Amino acid sequence: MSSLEEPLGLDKLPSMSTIDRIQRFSSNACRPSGDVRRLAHFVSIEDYDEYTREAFPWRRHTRDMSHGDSFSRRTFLKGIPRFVKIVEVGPRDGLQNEKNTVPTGVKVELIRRLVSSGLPVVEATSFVSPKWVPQLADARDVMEAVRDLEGARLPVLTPNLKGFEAAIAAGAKEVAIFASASEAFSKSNINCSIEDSLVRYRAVAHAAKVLSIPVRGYVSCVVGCPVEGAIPPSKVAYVAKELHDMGCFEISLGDTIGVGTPGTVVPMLEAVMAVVPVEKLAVHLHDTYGQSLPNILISLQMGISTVDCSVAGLGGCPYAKGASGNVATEDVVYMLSGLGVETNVDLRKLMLAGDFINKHLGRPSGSKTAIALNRIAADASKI
Ligand SMILES: CC(C)(COP(=O)([O-])OP(=O)([O-])OC[C@H]1O[C@@H](n2cnc3c(N)ncnc32)[C@H](O)[C@@H]1OP(=O)([O-])[O-])[C@@H](O)C(=O)NCCC(=O)NCCSC(=O)C[C@@](C)(O)CC(=O)[O-]
Repeated sequence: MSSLEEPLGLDKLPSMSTIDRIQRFSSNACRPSGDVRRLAHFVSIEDYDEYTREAFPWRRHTRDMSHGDSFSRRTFLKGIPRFVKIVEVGPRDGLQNEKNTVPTGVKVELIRRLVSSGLPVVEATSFVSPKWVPQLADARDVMEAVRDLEGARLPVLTPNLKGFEAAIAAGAKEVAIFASASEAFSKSNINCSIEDSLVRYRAVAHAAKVLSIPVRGYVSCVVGCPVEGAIPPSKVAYVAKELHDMGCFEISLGDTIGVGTPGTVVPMLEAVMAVVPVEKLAVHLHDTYGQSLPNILISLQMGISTVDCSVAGLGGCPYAKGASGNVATEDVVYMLSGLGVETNVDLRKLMLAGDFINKHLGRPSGSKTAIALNRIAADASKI
C-alpha cells in the first residue's frame, strides 16, 4: 500500500457517540417541512431555490452568503468567483471506460441533452487509436452528428497530428491535448515519455494555430500516479507551463486517480499558479476517495473558475485501473448554487440527461444530488 492509500488510524476517527449525535441532529435538521409535492415540478434552479427557501430554512443562510453577507464573503468565501464555467466531460471521459460500447445514437442524444441544459462546454469524444480506446472508435460519426449543435463548444481529445487531422475533418472546432506529470502514466496512456509527448503536442498546437483552432491542455496525475505514487508539484508546474507556452488557452489539472485532498491539492496549485496565470487553470478531479468537492471548493477559494465534471459521475480512465469517475456535474451545480455562484446550468435538465444515460447503462446515478432530488420527487408523486 502506498502512502497515498494509507487510511486514517482508528484513533483518529470520531467516536460512535459523536457520530450518533451528528446523525440525530442532521436527520431532523434536513427533513423538508413544506409540501414536497412542489419540488417534483421545479423547472429551473431559480424555481428550485424559491421552493427550498421556504422548505429548508437552513438554506436561507447559504443564500445570504451569495448576496455579500459581510462575514462569509469577507472570510471563508473570499475569492470564490461569481461565475464558474463547467466543462462537461461525460461523453468522453465518462464513456471511454465503459465495458460495453455505447451506441453512437445514445452518445449523440446525451450530448444534445447536455448542451440543452445550458452547459457551455461539452467534451464530445476522442480521436485516439481505436485499438487503445475501442469505446470511442465512432469519434468521427459522433462529431459529424453534433458539429452544428449551437449553444456550447464541443472539444475533442487529440493525442497526435493524425488525431488532430481526423478531428478537423469531422468538424471539430476545438481540441484538447493530454500530457502527464508522471512518466509511468504517460507511457501507459499514450505510449511515450513526457518529453516525447510534449514534442508531439507542439506539432498539434502549431497545426491548430495555423487553423485558428483553440487548444486546451490537460495534465494528468497532478497529485498521485497509480504506479509512481506521490507526484511532486514542481513536475506538474513544469508540464503545465510547457502546455501554456505552446499556446494552450486553458490548462486542466487532472487528479486522475482521485487521491488528492486539500492538503495535497493546495501545494500543487500554488506551484502551478506560480508559472501559469490562475485564470487559465481548470481542475479535473476524479472522485475515487470522495474528495472532489472539498478539492473544488479550495480551488475556487484560490481563484480557479473552471471546473471539469461528468454527468452522473460517469467514467474513469482506462489506463488508471480502479479510478472512479469525475465529480458528478449535478453535485457541483448543487454546491455552486448553494454558494450563490452562477453556472447557467439548468439542474433539472441536467438531471434528465443523467437519467437518460443511467437508464441506458442500466445502473443508478453516481450523483448524490441526483439521487436525493429524484427520491424527493418520487416521494412527492406518491402524496
Ligand atoms: C497516442 C496513441 C495513438 C499512441 O499509440 P501507439 O501505438 O504508440 O501509436 P502508433 O503511432 O505506433 O500507431 C499505432 C496504430 O494506431 C494508429 N493511430 C495512431 N494515432 C491514431 C489516432 N489519433 N487515431 C486513430 N488511430 C491512430 C496508427 O495508425 C497505427 O495503426 P495501425 O497501423 O496499427 O493500424 C495511443 O496511445 C492512444 O490512442 N492513446 C489514447 C489513450 C487515451 O485516450 N486515454 C484516455 C484519455 S486521457 C484521460 O482520460 C485523462 C484525462 C485527460 O481525462 C485527464 C485526467 O483525468 O487526468
